Amino acid sequence: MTNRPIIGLDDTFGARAQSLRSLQLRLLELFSEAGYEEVIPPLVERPDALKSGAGRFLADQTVVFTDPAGAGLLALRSDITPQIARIAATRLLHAETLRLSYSGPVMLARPELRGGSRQQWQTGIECLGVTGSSGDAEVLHLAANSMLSAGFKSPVLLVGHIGLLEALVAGSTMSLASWTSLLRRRSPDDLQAALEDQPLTEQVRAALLDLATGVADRAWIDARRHDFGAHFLHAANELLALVDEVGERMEGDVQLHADAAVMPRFLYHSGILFTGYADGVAHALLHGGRYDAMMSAHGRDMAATGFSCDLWAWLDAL
Ligand SMILES: N[C@@H](Cc1c[nH]c[nH+]1)C(=O)O
Repeated sequence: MTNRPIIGLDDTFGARAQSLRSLQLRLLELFSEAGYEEVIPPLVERPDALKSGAGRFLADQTVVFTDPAGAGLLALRSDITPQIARIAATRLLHAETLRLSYSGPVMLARPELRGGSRQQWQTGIECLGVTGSSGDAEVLHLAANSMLSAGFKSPVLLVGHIGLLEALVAGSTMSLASWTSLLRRRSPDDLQAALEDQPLTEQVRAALLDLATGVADRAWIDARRHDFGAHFLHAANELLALVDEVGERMEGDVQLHADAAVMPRFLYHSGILFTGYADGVAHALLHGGRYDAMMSAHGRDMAATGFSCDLWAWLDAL
């Protein structure tokens, strides 16, 4: 018998276990005060049930195994949002709007950060059936309040829109998934290399290079609104209007910025997307965005937006 730990998996006890529970309780209370009801989905899902929704985007990060009880292939969840989408689309049909929260372990097939953990304690909210910008605004406020209530200083929310990148790379021969993983690396050299054999205009190349460099703020977006077609214009307008609306009402020491270089963690986002940072923490503390298209893929046309964070990463950063 070997007692060696499995790479990226660890036990937790003592003060750290207690800290996780109290942080979890604090966030679930915050969500409940905002009208969000807790949902506890199972640890495993059918991969084929997820495929119609997010499965194809989560495939690299999901551990799949054969059920000894004979239910076929099962997938260990790597993200709770697609489970909430499934539940909202197939079980909670009575309500037109749903405000749902969750907090539980997920397992990634590979660590996201070099040398990092493969287990996350994913905690978050999903706001379903609230159309227009008010769902996004509500979720952004709750994301900021979550960081403040956990004790992070000077939270910053960077808000992007997947439509901007979709419009820029529409003429390319590379998939959107390849573009997002390339741009997440923030390496202008890697981007230059990838651009070599792409049939893209000089203007698009320059814009992509700005995204790889991380220079794509509000002024950048505003100056290019009309340069890349109707899809880009629509995404830019939606993004800037939301940032103006929410920014004006943000309370406390929270900053909100438009940033076209924000990339999704998983590719199911179909509109606004955002990441949250705080003073003194180098990596993103939360991710979120709109995923109406995943709801349609699950068979229910419904506006959907939310955010999630990893409580283990939060404890490490606090
Ligand atoms: N679950 C997503 C974030 C999210 C929640 N709701 C919508 N998006 C992630 O972890 O990247």
